[in-house]
Amino acid sequence: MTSFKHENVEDLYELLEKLGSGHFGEVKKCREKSTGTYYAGKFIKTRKCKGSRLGLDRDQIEREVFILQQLEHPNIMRLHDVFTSKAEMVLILELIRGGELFDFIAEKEALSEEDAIEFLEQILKGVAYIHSRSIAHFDLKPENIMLLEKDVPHPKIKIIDFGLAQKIEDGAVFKSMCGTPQYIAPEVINYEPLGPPTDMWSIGVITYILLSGLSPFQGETDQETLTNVVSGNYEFDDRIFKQTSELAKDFIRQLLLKDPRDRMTVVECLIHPWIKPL
Ligand SMILES: Cc1ccc2c(c1)c1c3c(c(C)cc1n2CCCN)C(=O)NC3=O
Repeated sequence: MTSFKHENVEDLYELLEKLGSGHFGEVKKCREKSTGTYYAGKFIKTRKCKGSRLGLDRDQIEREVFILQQLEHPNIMRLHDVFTSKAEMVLILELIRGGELFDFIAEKEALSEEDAIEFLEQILKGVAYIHSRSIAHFDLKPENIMLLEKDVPHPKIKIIDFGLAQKIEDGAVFKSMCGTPQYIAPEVINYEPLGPPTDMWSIGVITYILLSGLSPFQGETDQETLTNVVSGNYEFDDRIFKQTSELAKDFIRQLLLKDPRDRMTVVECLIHPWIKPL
């Protein structure tokens, strides 16, 4: 169990180049002085007072830490250490050197269905693991699907950023208006109860993009995108999907369903004939 260290992170880790940034703050490569091992440090500014718009609520970050402490799976990034101070918290995370899945795909001509299935099966195994522990990610999108290494024959997928993840308590209703318009499910926009099916919608969107390079609900503006999502308005443009198998389209159709109860579960996805041919 990771305890929250109160030392200065720079006493134990050498801080190196910035790897990225987000709504939370910055991610920097860092090196553990005692072992020489490299990690990713997620530096999160914490709110000075409850009403402040700057920084994140400390309890929101502690929730992410508590969730990460429960997770140990080859397709989920690992938490190594946590530091807390007055103004920020630092999560020391497994370093994932291969960058984002979608940058990897952008470098290639096109992704075959076979390659897409190889990536998707790993994403599904990671999501099956968290759903089996009653945890939903709630922010599955291409930026949060990374490759451990990229210049290898079979790159390994790592799901990152559990900043919006929630433990789904029996009977408790979780609603939130978070996420990125292109990937969020109708129930998020309609402020209806969220759960594992919300992640399954996002997987449907990710699959559509893996096979076409296009985002199914993308509009000219965020508002148009949200309208497209709520209406479930998407299509398989023949110019793009002409070569795509019917099984692949069926897989996507069974996820991009407005009613969360109608969508395939992650276990059903793993045995869908497109993923697991008989
Ligand atoms: C090489 C590289 C480049 C950018 C990185 C990361 C690694 C990275 C990492 C993580 C997170 C939460 C964000 C990260 N980012 C920010 C962008 C993530 N979409 C992480 O947990 N491990 C990483 O290596």
